[in-house]
Amino acid sequence: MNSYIKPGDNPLLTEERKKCQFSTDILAAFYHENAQKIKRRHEIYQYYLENKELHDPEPTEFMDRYHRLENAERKVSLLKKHVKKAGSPLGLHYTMMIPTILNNADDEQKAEWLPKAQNLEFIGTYAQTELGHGTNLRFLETTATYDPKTQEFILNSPTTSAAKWWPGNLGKSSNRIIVVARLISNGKDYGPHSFFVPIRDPITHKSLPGVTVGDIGPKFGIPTVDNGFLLLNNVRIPRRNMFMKNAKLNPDGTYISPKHAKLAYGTMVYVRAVMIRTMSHMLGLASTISIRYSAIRKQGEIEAGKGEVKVLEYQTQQYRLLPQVARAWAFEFAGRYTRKLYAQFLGGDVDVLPALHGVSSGLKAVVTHQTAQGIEQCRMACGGHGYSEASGLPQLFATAVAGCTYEGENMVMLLQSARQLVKIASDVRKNQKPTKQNPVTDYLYKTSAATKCKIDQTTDPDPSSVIEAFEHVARRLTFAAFDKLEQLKQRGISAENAWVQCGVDLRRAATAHTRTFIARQFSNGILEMRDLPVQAVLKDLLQLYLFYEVLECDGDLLYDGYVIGQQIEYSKNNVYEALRRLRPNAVSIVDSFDFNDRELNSVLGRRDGNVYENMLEWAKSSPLNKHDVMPFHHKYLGKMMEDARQQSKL
Ligand SMILES: CCCCCCCCCCCC(=O)SCCNC(=O)CCNC(=O)[C@H](O)C(C)(C)COP(=O)(O)OP(=O)(O)OC[C@H]1O[C@@H](n2cnc3c(N)ncnc32)[C@H](O)[C@@H]1OP(=O)(O)O
Ligand SMILES: Cc1cc2nc3c(=O)[nH]c(=O)nc-3n(C[C@H](O)[C@H](O)[C@H](O)COP(=O)(O)OP(=O)(O)OC[C@H]3O[C@@H](n4cnc5c(N)ncnc54)[C@H](O)[C@@H]3O)c2cc1C
Repeated sequence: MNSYIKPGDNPLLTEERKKCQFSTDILAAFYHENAQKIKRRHEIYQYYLENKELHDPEPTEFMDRYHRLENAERKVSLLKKHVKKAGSPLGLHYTMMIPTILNNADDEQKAEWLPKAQNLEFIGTYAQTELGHGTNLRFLETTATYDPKTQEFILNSPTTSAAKWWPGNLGKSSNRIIVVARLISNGKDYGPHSFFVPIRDPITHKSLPGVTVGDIGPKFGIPTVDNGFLLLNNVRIPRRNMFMKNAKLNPDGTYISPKHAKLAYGTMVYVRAVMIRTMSHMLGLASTISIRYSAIRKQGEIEAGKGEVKVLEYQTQQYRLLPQVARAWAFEFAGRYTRKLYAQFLGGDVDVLPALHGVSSGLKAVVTHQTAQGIEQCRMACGGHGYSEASGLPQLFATAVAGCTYEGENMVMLLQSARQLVKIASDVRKNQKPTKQNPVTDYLYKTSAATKCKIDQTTDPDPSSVIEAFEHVARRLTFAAFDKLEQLKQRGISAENAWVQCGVDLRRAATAHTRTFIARQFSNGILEMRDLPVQAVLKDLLQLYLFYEVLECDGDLLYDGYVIGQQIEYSKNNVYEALRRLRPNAVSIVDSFDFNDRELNSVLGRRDGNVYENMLEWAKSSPLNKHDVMPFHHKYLGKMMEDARQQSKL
């Protein structure tokens, strides 16, 4: 029932696929939400295969940044002709420019800007972070001073540290951007607001008067994105270029406050809510690459004389890789929840914003961190070839790990999530009931139902016993942090300083709370699956996820005796049992992520498993190998060795 088998595939991979005990098509449709999306994915891939102009002229790993950016822009300009969604030089256009217009533009502005943005008549980005400030938005320095005489804003970067710094596609691609600047009107500073600012001529693409813009240089990864810098010197824009759906400014300069103080932060909440799926996909890509490769890589005999085995036979290899598959599924289910909540907010339910901010902050931090860790684990589990750019894993890691920083640095986001927990703890301590139902936090109002955990020795462990254990830990850590805050304040320490002195405890509580949320979403998410063989695979993945997480937080569980050592032993056995049950289907489970060879961009993870011959082809295509002897060899090493030989004759 594995539809990924094709003639000419590596027989070691085919034998894996022949063991498949479920429908990969059904599991793939469940992961991507429906069969129609799978069909569309295959159409796009087929179209890509048929249109050679969409292919890279050579492996991009061998290109310098200049040619990588040029190649990316070339493909994007072609993609516009072919498919709606485009690639990296438009990344920020789709993930932030358009959502900001949807989120912050009033109807008239939407009518003017949205069609042009969707039709790619301009390219935009979201320029908020400055050289001197990224987290602390209240201290952003760029100013937008209103001139009622001309009904214009004058934008300025008052200092060097006010330079916008990092926005993706700002350096060379974008020409109409969102600038987040302090709104100053009639001498009053209203703090950061969003403005629609042309920075390059629409025809010549030259930077406009008063605009200094460029690329910030090479980064840890993501070489095809021109993250840029921007300095503004008395750049004038019409009053109506301030996004006015939420806050407004009248022609005479009077300010009208938004319904909710944080509506201006909506785009960031949007990206945090939707990037969870992107992270799930990245972890799915890495586990596809590493599990396919582990199924064809033979190394070492288990029993002497019986021949080398696939490294996937080692329990340690399964323990390194299969939990990443389980987490990719867990993050997909968690991301569905935050996307649904965001849709509710975008539909006009502003009241949902605090809950959405609370859950998306913690989720973004935990998911990006575990995704990056997981990709690195997959890379390391592929030995030397995992370290080669041919594997696709180094670039995948470098791209994913940026998610720990952008859209709100992870530590800061966990502390934002902790704000919500502390407020609830305060309510509980005052015996106040929740003002409105929130399935994510309601458990905090309950005392731990059982004083003892229900994890026991069984072949069919009950997920609720683990979720209750996670709730117990999150509650304990939340109230411990809250009580410590209160004690510090009672000793006369300010609330702000108490908060800083409890930072690590607060971060731990937020992490435990987020773990509980993800586990619950995963457990609920698989209930929709009606096909029994697929349901069995999902139950094994859930079991692996839950008990792997138990082992990750065993100290917190044992801390107050809620769990005893024997139950940790049961949990280990549940992990090993899940690995054993998942092993025969491992390749088919990652096949069901349905990532094609273009998305995988990996010699190790190719669908056909023909790694070695393609590894050699890949290496031979390196520009270095156009020369048998490098042109500079005799100038340096050759001369050095010749001199040494002459020297030794003396
Ligand atoms: C497809 C993708 C692929 C992925 C592709 C993506 C490509 C890359 C995109 C990267 C783009 C970027 O990085 S764009 C730049 C991203 N930058 C950031 O995310 C900046 C992070 N910093 C912030 O968001 C803010 O400074 C905070 C939240 C840390 C602090 O804000 P603040 O205004 O000082 O608020 P603070 O005092 O902490 O809290 C006051 C009250 O406001 C609430 N509050 C704070 N923020 C929010 C919020 N957003 N929504 C609701 N409520 C909020 C708090 O809960 C609190 O409520 P109460 O407790 O009082 O009730
Ligand atoms: C690849 C990439 C793409 C990006 N794209 C964009 C973009 O398109 N648009 C845009 O506007 N920005 C973008 N950014 C910028 C990004 O949003 C910021 O880097 C991020 O918000 C963190 O801000 P910062 O870098 O100034 O770090 P800082 O805010 O200086 O934080 C540095 C460190 O200090 C600590 N810290 C800071 N504040 C606190 C606190 N309150 N409590 C505890 N610890 C704290 C944290 O450990 C943090 O890591 C991008 C960044 C990257 C790496």
